[in-house]
Amino acid sequence: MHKPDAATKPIVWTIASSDSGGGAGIQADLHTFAALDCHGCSVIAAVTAQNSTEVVGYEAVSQALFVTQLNCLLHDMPPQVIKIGLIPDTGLLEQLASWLAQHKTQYQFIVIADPVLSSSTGYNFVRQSTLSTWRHKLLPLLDLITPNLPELALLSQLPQAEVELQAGQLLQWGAKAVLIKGGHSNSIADITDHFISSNSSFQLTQPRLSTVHNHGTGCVLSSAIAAACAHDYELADSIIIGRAYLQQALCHSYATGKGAGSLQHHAWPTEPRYFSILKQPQDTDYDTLSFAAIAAPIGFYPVVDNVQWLKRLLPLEPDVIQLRIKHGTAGEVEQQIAEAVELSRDYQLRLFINDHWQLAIKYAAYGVHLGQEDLTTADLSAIAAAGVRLGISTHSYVELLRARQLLPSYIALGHIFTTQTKQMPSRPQGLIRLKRYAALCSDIPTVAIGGITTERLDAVLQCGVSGVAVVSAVTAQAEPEQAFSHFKHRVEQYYAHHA
Ligand SMILES: Cc1ncc(COP(=O)(O)OP(=O)(O)O)c(N)n1
Ligand SMILES: Cc1ncsc1CCOP(=O)(O)O
Repeated sequence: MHKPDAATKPIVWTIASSDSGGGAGIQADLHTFAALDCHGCSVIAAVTAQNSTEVVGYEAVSQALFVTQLNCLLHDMPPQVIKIGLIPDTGLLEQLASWLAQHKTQYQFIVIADPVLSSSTGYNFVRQSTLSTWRHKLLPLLDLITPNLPELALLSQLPQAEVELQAGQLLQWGAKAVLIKGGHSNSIADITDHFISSNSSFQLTQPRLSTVHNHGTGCVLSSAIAAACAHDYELADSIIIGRAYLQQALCHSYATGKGAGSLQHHAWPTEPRYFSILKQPQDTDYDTLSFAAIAAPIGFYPVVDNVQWLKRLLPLEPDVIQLRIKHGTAGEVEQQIAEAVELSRDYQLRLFINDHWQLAIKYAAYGVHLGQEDLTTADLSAIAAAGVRLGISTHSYVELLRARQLLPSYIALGHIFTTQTKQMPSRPQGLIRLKRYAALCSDIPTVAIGGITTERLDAVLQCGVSGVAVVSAVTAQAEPEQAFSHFKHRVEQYYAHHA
């Protein structure tokens, strides 16, 4: 994929049609790209004449002009992501399919399509031939398609079937993933969107907002997903971001004419209320869990790998430490944990035990820290019932939503920078994402971890986290005690001035 350098913005194209009313189509797409810090390019398939109550008519551009738009952009402003919207002409759709087939592999752009088959005011844009082109020529080129329920039934030719079966049909015809928008369901209180690909699935549920000003919701959702993909978020994260962007825009939507008004475009969504409830197949359904809260802000949080390190740091009066033992027999591990917990009581240290949640409960440690993989195996109810605090690792929006829903005592956000301490399967998150994640956790304590050094400390603290965890910045230093005291002092000073 073409990567922009720091001074540019990711380029996203919309290949769709103009909405003279400004609330949907190309106009909505470009607003969304701009709000999410992308540069939007537009390839116009048709010009529609519509207002807030009706589509009066439309005219497609010529095939020659359509392809000229595509080619002239490609050589100078190649896209990271292409969003496809209303293409109300079979000939143009055929041209688009063969153009994508010709260039997708070389340019490696992501293709996301919102199959607009009719307008929300009831105007039908498609013929049977258009549907057939969608099914057999477009679908194999799509990384994601975002149909609503009627569109899914029409495209799949399975009007009476379960949505999983309908989506399965689109996957069989070649789409890599399907996001089924649940807005047309009968559910009054909530809307649930279903994501289905060949190897994963999840559901996102959010409150149904009572506004009638919802013109262009499909366009905005698919464009916001495209914009997030262009910023290199994984597809599942991009869908979460896109859905939150839409919820935020709907919350502030406004009247335009006599019919459905338009969405208000804001910036990157960060408020928890705009984000969905995430449900994944592997999630255990807990009755509401209640983990003990952390008594005071976490602040400086060293992570050590044996009880000897703990003993070495205790005279420096640490407030919080994590014991993260990765080697030794079960007996040795238990012995270290038992000793560490006892010491933590003597020194009034808030000691978190990494991974070994049974031992943390057995010895009544202050807390336990678990990774995402541990969440499916650990007995979270037992941890909560024992009054042991729970910290959870996260590395993405998917993991963050999953962790947030468990209402843990804190959430760790990592890894922020490249780390030599642990082989990470994901990429470093960086400061921009850290700030977004921290904002989304405004109601839960957060800890940043991964590659944090004294040079990077201020920038990390300014992202709004309530704690900073380090391994090598203390234990790999020539003078660990000095490094510890320096960090502790700087972190305390920062929070004293930014309470
Ligand atoms: C504060 C903090 N954040 C993240 C981690 C990583 O925990 P986990 O994902 O369980 O991975 P391992 O530590 O087991 O390698 C942590 N330990 N502490
Ligand atoms: C355990 C862990 N989890 C995410 S990053 C990390 C290691 C952090 O170590 P360092 O502070 O030396 O980069």
